[in-house]
Amino acid sequence: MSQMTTIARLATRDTDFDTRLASLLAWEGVSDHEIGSRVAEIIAAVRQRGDDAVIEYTNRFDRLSATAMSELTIGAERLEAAFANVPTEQREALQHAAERIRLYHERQKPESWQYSEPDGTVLGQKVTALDRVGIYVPGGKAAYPSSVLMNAVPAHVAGVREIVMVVPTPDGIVNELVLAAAHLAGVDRVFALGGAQAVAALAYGTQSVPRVDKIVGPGNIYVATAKRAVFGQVGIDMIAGPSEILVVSDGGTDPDWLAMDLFSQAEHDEDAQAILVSWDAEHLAAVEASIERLLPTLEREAIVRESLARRGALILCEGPEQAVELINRIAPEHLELSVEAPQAMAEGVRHAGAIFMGRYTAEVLGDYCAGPNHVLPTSGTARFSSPLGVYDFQKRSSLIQCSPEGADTLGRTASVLARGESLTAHARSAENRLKR
Ligand SMILES: NC(=O)c1ccc[n+]([C@@H]2O[C@H](COP(=O)([O-])OP(=O)(O)OC[C@H]3O[C@@H](n4cnc5c(N)ncnc54)[C@H](O)[C@@H]3O)[C@@H](O)[C@H]2O)c1
Ligand SMILES: N[C@H](CO)Cc1c[nH]c[nH+]1
Ligand SMILES: [Zn+2]
Repeated sequence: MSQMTTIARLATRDTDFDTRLASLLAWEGVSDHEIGSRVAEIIAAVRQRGDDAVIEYTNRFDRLSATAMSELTIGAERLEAAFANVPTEQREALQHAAERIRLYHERQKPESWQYSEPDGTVLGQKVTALDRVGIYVPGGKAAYPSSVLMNAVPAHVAGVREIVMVVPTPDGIVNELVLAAAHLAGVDRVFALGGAQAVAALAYGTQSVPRVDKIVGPGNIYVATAKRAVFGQVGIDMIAGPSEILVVSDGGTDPDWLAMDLFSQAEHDEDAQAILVSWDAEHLAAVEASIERLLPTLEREAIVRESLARRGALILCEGPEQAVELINRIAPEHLELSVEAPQAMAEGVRHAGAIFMGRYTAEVLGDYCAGPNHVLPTSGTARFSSPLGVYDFQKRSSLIQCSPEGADTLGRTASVLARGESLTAHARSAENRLKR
């Protein structure tokens, strides 16, 4: 009797390959109309009724019974106590990861710059950190202390003045490691809120939650939809939705390792995506056998099974060149190049959030402690988005200071262009400063 397929098998030479791949990739986390209108309703209620609406939705979606925002506010002493009380091994792991993330992001810091022209005019660019940012730390199906570090450490490196964190506590369960990470990373304020109501509170402010300038961080479909909806009122980093991994293997990596690499992202969410591409048919069969054998050993077997069945695939391609074409078409969040010469293959990669090179570079090392950020563009948005970084917490202002000579040279050009636009006040403003 045939069971539901564990994971789809595709081959690029199949006539229906393009259609099947397109439907596997088709998940669009922020386009579902029903979710869109539910999120719009939540945002409107939070704008109108502030804390009361936030409390109501939090009680409903996170199964709490809070009566005041004070019950959903986590103070600095509580964070400090969590940090002091977590087991030493966990505290040291957090510290090790935080230090590596800090060192990596220090290298991203852009500097202000300026230059002088021969007539004395000075032009430049001034980099300024944002005043207040909101970081969304997901917490529905898993707790993410690592995401606290990945959001807050670069914000600190950028020089943000105030970091406000929101994290849901479903059923009232508070994750101590999340609080400890918030203390370590220097988060200023923490609210036990999640979903669209948390995003709306950060975007518009309520009696208790301060309005922020930008909201960053990953989350589920409600969070991603809400972030897109509030963009414009506040800045957002990107749409970082359910996790994805694309592994390319030349057949030389242990199939058990690859099966677990696929599971590692599939276990995040039923909507997560795990795909393996290889030009070695026997190897693909061996990985499939590993998947079947190892699945029952997983704690989160049910989530992984659903994710693999809905959105996973083992793809047989013609060779390395075609594998690179597939990578650029899929534009994955995480790309694992489990091949003998990963650097050469990486040269052809144009679209991927993060590239993990070689058989020993498991993607999960990037999730926790390699140093680069794990908040990455998903669902093909790596075509135009980058990993979360220091640059997301800063903005730039242009600097222009004209000498009298510069005002004369530039004023003549500006005057001609302004009159060409029939904007005569513009023209006269420039002409006032011309040398007579
Ligand atoms: N791209 C990245 O960098 C990255 C990093 C870590 C995690 N992730 C992803 O983030 C996601 C986290 O999702 P999660 O669900 O665990 O946590 P989450 O915090 O994103 O979502 C939980 C919240 O969703 C809201 N919600 C749940 N059901 C709802 C409903 N029916 N109506 C309205 N709101 C509802 C609730 O308010 C709840 O607090 C996963 O998909 C994971 O793969 C991505
Ligand atoms: N893989 C996630 C980003 O897609 C990040 C993460 C955190 N913890 C485990 N994994
Ligand atoms: Zn992960």
